[in-house]
Amino acid sequence: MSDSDFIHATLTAHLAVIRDLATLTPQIAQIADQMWAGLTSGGRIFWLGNGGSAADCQHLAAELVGRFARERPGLASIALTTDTSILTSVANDYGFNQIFARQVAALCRAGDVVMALSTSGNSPNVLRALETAAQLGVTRIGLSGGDGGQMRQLCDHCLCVPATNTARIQEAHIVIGHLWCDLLEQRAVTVASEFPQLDR
Ligand SMILES: O=C(CO)[C@@H](O)[C@H](O)[C@H](O)[C@H](O)COP(=O)(O)O
Ligand SMILES: [Zn+2]
Repeated sequence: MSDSDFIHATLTAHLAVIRDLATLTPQIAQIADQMWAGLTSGGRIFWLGNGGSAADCQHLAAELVGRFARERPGLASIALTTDTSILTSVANDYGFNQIFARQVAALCRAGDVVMALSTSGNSPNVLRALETAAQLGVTRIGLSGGDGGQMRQLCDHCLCVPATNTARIQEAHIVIGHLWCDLLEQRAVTVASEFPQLDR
């Protein structure tokens, strides 16, 4: 296959996955409602995932704490993928599978929301974090692909992009993540004055 053919085939596959996200519209909206409910009751939104998904986690937490496109109060959100001292010490002392679970145990409380990003749904460190979150009564949202892997049964709500290629799934994840940021921001702009807990 020539480079041009490869590029065309990849872009065609990407567009097909993004087009099919329309089938997930009710679920995307429902999860935005769950995130908003957590924020307006004083909870925080935590993000975790590996590799490209780790980058998505810090990207999306930054959109919520800072801004997406419009002025509004900062929204409480923390990426559990960014503190190299925590990540290396926990991995070194307890094992890599504990890097998120240990942070969830230390930081998350009932009323918080954990957003777990895993294209396979089978990364052990993500699964351990969801198990810990369940013990704490934390709302667990999964963002995955295919059938959601083992993560599906550990989440309150697992959104599965209808694709199997890791890169295509990740590309859809950031579209969905931006939709959540936009939807939360619209709520925050409109009704923030009713929720002083948004403006700590
Ligand atoms: O970004 C990519 C591939 O596009 C990779 O870094 C990818 O995120 C890593 O292989 C991850 O370890 C995959 O983990 P997961 O999505 O299956 O949980
Ligand atoms: Zn990647």
